Amino acid sequence: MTDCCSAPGLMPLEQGLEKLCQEITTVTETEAVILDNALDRILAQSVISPVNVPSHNNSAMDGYALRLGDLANADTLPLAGQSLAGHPFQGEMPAGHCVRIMTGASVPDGADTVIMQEQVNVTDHGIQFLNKPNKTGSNIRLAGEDIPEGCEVFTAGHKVRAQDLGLLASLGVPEVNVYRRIKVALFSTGDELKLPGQSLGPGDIYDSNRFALKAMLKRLGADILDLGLIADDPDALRQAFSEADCQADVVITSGGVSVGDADFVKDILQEMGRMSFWKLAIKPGKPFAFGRLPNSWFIGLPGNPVSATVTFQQLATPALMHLMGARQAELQTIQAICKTPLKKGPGRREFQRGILSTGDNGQMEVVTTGSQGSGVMRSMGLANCYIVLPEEQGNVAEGEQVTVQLFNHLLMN
Ligand SMILES: Nc1nc2c(c(=O)[nH]1)N[C@H]1C(S)=C(S)[C@@H](COP(=O)(O)OP(=O)(O)OC[C@H]3O[C@@H](n4cnc5c(N)ncnc54)[C@H](O)[C@@H]3O)O[C@H]1N2
Ligand code: MOO
Repeated sequence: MTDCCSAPGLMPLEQGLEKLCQEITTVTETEAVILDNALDRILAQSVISPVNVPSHNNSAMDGYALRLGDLANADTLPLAGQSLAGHPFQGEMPAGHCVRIMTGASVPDGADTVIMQEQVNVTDHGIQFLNKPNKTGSNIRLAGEDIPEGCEVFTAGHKVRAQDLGLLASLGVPEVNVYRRIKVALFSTGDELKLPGQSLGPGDIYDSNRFALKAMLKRLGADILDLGLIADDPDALRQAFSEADCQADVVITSGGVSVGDADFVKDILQEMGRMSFWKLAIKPGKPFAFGRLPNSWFIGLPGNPVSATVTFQQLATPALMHLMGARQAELQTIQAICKTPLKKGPGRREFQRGILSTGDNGQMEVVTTGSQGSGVMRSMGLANCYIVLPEEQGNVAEGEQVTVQLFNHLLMN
């Protein structure tokens, strides 16, 4: 089955994204959190290094610290002592001497070079240096050469990752200022929906959208208010809208945004608030709706499971990131050779599900997952990427180059 498509009256995806980010304003409340609680939070302030990293000139090798000039007239220098990590050599290194030094230990005052121990002989008279480096500074890591004190390490809007926690700790920073978490209320609409585990009556199906959506919201770092399944009944929907609106920053629904007789979501949005836009030139996901309720933003995702997932990733995710204060990550795409022909009519931008791999010649190749109906959730299960086909594109022949968005850039890995 093919979905009908018509570009007239449909808003381009970029325009929809622009409107979302124009209308939604970033939360203002911030809080300080200790590093153990900072993973995946969004920095509300830039982080300036309070220290030099490394904090002191230190050795990159186990070996001997010396003044290189002392090797001009001698190849053996007596040992003046040692410098271990955490136990520096005290005082200035005497002229014409060397100091035993370990990786990470402070370079003694006076020393300008470290020679690794594999390049010396230990003799009764001192350390004999077999190779002379031709310039000073070898094997010395200078204070501040990685991060100088006062340098901006992260800017506001950065999402804290595991490696960032290591870096923050290396600066001695115990806590960071982050935006407060956002709260998203979620419900599925539809009389036909049942919970996994329940038995299906005639015409019933399982609610799959809420499970995929909750998982993606969790990955985004949102607090979730799950209001479950709501019937296609205006009063039940009104009640769910009110309950969600008074508790959350954003209300997300799936289903009931098209033109069917039981599609009440847009009517209730307009009754309680206002609709900003509806219907985009994308496939799947055309009937995506966005608006404002008295207290919260409203995002209405189409009911078809693939449409709900695609619109969550392409529209709701950037909108929620903007609300949380996160800097928009540049969407990374890859060019690949399409190894299977694809059906496509001009009009809407399509997000077809594909499987990307590296071909024998090292070139990226992509194949379709098969049937691209917006109810075919298996197409998402098999896929590791979207094949993104531009609005004006028609059918794609085998061997043509296409643009691919990898799922692991979309919080789906
Ligand atoms: N005359 C027209 N009909 C339709 C149009 C159109 O432009 N004119 N658009 C089609 C497109 S595109 C989509 S997408 C769907 C979206 O419709 P709704 O958002 O109103 O969604 P429903 O009608 O409620 O459901 C559609 C489909 O998805 C199943 N569904 C719904 N919720 C869930 C859920 N939580 N988990 C799993 N599956 C769900 C539902 O049973 C339906 O099969 O409208 C087209 N129609
Ligand atoms: O174009 Mo609708 O979103 O089937 O999928």
